[in-house]
Amino acid sequence: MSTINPRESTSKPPRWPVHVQYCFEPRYHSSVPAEIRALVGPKASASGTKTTPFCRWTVIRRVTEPSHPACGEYGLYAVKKIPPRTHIVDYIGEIHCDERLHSDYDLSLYRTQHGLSVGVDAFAMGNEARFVNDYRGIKAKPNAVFEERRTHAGELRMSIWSSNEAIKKGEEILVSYGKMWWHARSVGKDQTSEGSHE
Ligand SMILES: C[S@@+](CC[C@H](N)C(=O)[O-])C[C@H]1O[C@@H](n2cnc3c(N)ncnc32)[C@H](O)[C@@H]1O
Repeated sequence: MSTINPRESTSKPPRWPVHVQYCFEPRYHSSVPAEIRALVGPKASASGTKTTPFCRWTVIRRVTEPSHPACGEYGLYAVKKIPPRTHIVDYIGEIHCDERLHSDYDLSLYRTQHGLSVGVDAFAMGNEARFVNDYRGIKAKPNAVFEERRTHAGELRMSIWSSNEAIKKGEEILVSYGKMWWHARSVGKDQTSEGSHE
């Protein structure tokens, strides 16, 4: 069972939703086999080392522009200028190996040679990164990218980095979720509408 960081119960960024648990560190779901945890998790020898702080680059804001495809939802914005190629925030959530077909906050972290997928699902628990929107319908291209990294403790993380250009103060941070992410949703919608005619 994962231990609770004492900061997690009280410290949350402004506008954090009440139904979502704020986490500084990933949690490991019971569906993650020990051998996978050994590959992606922190090394036991590194326990007790420092935890990830709040993201100093971003603020969560409600999207209010009517032309924005996620108007009424939230997005992640730069609180100050972010230089090119800067680590902004890690995508924190629940590390899992089971199916999360209905989560819009599930990101792929790792795939084994045998085809087992490891995901990070921030639907019920996560950090600021769960609010990053996709660039489609908003800007011509993303200004940030997902890239993996290892922490000082050796834990595999999917992180958000600024791309080759600086992100201006107040600008929305936008990534690409990838064509597969959108394809999976359009297929899901088609099946739902087909089902509704039955
Ligand atoms: C990971 S969440 C991003 C945060 C979300 N906007 C929120 O307030 O919780 C993914 C969801 O954001 C919305 N979204 C993100 N990018 C979008 C885009 N380019 N067009 C339409 N909806 C988008 C969709 O509702 C999607 O299911």
